[in-house]
Amino acid sequence: TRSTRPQRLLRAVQKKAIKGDPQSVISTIDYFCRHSEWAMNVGDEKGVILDSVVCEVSPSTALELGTYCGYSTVRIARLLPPGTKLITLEFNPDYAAVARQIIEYSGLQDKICLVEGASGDLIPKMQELFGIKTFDFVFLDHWKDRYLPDIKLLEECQLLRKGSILLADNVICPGTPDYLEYVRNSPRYESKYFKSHLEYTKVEDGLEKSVFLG
Ligand SMILES: O=C(NCCCCc1cc2cnccc2s1)c1cc(-c2ccc(F)cc2)cc(O)c1O
Ligand SMILES: [Mg+2]
Repeated sequence: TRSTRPQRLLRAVQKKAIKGDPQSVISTIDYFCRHSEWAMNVGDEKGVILDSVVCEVSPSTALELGTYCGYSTVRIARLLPPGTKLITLEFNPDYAAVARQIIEYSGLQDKICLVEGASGDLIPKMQELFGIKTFDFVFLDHWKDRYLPDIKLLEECQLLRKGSILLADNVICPGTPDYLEYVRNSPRYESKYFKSHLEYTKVEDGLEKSVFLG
């Protein structure tokens, strides 16, 4: 049967990127998605905003919801100080299998823990599975209708602390209206919108950065 898009993206990385060099893995994926096949990575334009927030927070504990092929996983992990852990959740086993290989190719596997499953099932198990008390940083990039229920779940499970930073992709396209309304109007969050474009296109999209106030 025909290969899948993630498999073709992995093949491009294995062929063109330098093993152990996260930046070359990132650049190879961006080139492939611009010139061969579009794919739903956060991309280079929004990726620069993601980088700046990760550097500013310099998290000890980080959670990514939605791994896909591991592009943003590698982007985040390459900026984390030694000894920190990025936990990334992926629902689709085929995507997870490709992401594991891309993460390994980048050489960042020791900083990353990829878990397969649904966020609604896994978030309540974070303490028991990983001994995590709270997350300093959460990157939301999974089902757009799960952003709001999942931050409420993070609050209920006491996985956020005063100052925890949430960064959400695609708040305009495909859009997460209920999430935006909540974080922009809740007294428990201080929110800021970073205008950008849908990965590899001229369509408007952006990232919403929200600080949990406790
Ligand atoms: O759907 C998107 N991402 C989510 C797919 C991941 C599903 C998961 C659910 C789940 C549940 N629990 C744990 C882990 C996970 S992973 C997505 C889509 C577009 C897009 C697509 C077409 C288009 F025309 C315009 C934009 C752009 C983007 O940047 C995206 O991120
Ligand atoms: Mg996205």
